[in-house]
Amino acid sequence: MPSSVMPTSSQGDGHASPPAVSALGLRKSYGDKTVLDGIDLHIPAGSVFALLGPNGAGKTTVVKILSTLISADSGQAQVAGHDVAASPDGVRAAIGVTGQFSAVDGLITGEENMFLMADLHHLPKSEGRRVAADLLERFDLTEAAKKPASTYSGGMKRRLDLAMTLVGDPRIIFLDEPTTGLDPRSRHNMWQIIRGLVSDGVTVFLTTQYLEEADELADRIAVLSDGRIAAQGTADELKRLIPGGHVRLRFEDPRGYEAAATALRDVTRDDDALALQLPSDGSQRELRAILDRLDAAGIEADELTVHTPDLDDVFFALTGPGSVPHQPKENVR
Ligand SMILES: Nc1ncnc2c1ncn2[C@@H]1O[C@H](COP(=O)(O)OP(=O)(O)OP(=O)(O)O)[C@@H](O)[C@H]1O
Repeated sequence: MPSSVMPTSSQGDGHASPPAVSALGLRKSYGDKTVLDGIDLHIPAGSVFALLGPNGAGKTTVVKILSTLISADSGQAQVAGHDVAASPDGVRAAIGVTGQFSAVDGLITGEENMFLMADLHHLPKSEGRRVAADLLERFDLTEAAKKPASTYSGGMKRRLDLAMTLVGDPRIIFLDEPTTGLDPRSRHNMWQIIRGLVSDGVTVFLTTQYLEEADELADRIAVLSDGRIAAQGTADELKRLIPGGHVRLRFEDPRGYEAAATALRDVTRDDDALALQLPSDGSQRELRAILDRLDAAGIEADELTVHTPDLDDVFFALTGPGSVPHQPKENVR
């Protein structure tokens, strides 16, 4: 397909700008195992996109195809305006990739790793030194710069990996599970770094198994399941996709429990816990209606909890056993 047919994003002035990443019908199999079964993507420049999926869903395979490390069996993909199959060098010049296949060499120091990167990008020596020093400073690695990278903590290695990627000043960065295995503090630190990149105008494509991470960082999220995108949209759009909001009322007294079960409509009983569950959007109006009905029947619940759907619900509904069928993307756009 010629590039002009690929989808584009429309900016405020009415001019279409090419998306940072677009893909149509990407497929990939290993032997008789289908890993990707027709993936479409459209990621506007300057945004954060999260590809969310459980272990083995195919996230890394998507990143490898888009970063030209492997080729798809069929389908089209363009990154930074370059076709991944026809112009892999153009793609490589525009992107940075960090993650599971880290470029950090543990035998040399953090600084030497940075210099090596500067050489790879053919930066003049003095500029390479300046860029390396700036980035090491930015990622809080100046103090450790002269120590072998093998002595770095997991969080420091990730930061060094990202700093090395930034030597080439990429406009699009692929972060493959950037915080897997990091402690909560290092994870938050990495999130701050990613937000900083985005405010510099970089497009971020991240893969993650963490719903919270996608919710925190991404403008748009795609849920990958069984080699297909089960749904995509903003976190809020995805949350609206599935029902799951409910109010739970718990009782100490079995008589109160039975009376409430009779007084309220649409309840699901949990006789062991003496708890009733009612579908609800958690709004003040719906809560008031439930409480009014209990008041009218002279019943008081011992505990009331409101559960609004979160990304966990979406994720498990879409990727778990017995998950709902794949949604057409238009439903959530
Ligand atoms: N070179 C390969 N040969 C055979 N099978 C492969 C190869 N690479 C990946 N696979 C299989 O493809 C599937 C998807 O792998 P991929 O690494 O893309 O998943 P992922 O979503 O990134 O998972 P994880 O979160 O575990 O990294 C897995 O079942 C994996 O075993």
